[in-house]
Amino acid sequence: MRQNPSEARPAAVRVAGLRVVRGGRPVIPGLDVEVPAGSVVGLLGPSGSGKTTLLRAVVGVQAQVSGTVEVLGEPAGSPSLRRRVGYVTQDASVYTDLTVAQNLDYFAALAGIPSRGRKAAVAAAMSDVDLGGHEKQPVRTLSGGECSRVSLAAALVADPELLVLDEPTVGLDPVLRRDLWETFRRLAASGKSLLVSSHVMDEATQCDRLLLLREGVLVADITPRALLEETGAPDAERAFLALIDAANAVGADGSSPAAGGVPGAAATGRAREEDGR
Ligand SMILES: Nc1ncnc2c1ncn2[C@@H]1O[C@H](COP(=O)(O)OP(=O)(O)OP(=O)(O)O)[C@@H](O)[C@H]1O
Repeated sequence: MRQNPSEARPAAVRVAGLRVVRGGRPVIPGLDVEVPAGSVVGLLGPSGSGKTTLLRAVVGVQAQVSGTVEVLGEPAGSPSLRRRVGYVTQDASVYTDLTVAQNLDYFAALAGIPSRGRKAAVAAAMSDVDLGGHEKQPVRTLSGGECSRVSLAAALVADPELLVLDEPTVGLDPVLRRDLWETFRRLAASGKSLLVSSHVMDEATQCDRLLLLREGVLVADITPRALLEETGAPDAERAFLALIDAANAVGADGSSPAAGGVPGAAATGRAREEDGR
């Protein structure tokens, strides 16, 4: 089992009693979870289980949120977290008419990096994602995989302590996925914390911990090894399906999935209203 390199450090993310309403219904009915610092935590779950919603709550852009979401010791969305948290959404978040370097310079400026430090920040982010040689290439001429890596570099350019990545490997071929996961592992080894959502179960084995969500409820918070041991499944995909089936059986039994035993602290009642989505 891969060791968590930062067991003594405070959690990078601490979620307690999180409730999120979207479209008039609670899509996360009450969640308690932590992301240990310096580790890669995988967020897994069926489509619509609330992964993106949880990530949005962590970066502070989700409306109709109650409970506590603490990021690097601050309330999620605090202005002081702007440079400390990098977020990559499912959609490409860079400008296709600008070159790679122009995009990264722009995001560095947005993050408040002074012009004299930007060149080095851009070079470091490009090197982090192995995009060297593409500086002057307009993003519209890049391959899909390269484009994904520019989005990741844009999130890395301010050297954030926490990276929140929403399905960063979707649509990538196996070689690019492997390379990207090597990058994630390298970033964690350098002390960064990563919260990464994914549909691809073989990626689960690359994580230090796994959070499995179903209908906004935490089904498991477990290491990849314990997932296999506890389910007796031969691989992560079948282990995951076994847990989801077990959770479905509990739901069919009449008990609400919202009541599924989520360990942790109670809600503090701190509420936020944001963009109404
Ligand atoms: N803007 C919105 N308005 C109303 N309901 C929404 C909105 N966005 C998402 N939802 C609902 O919230 C629930 C959780 O969605 P979310 O996008 O967090 O799931 P997900 O696990 O990330 O799904 P996927 O893996 O398909 O991206 C879903 O039932 C979805 O229909």
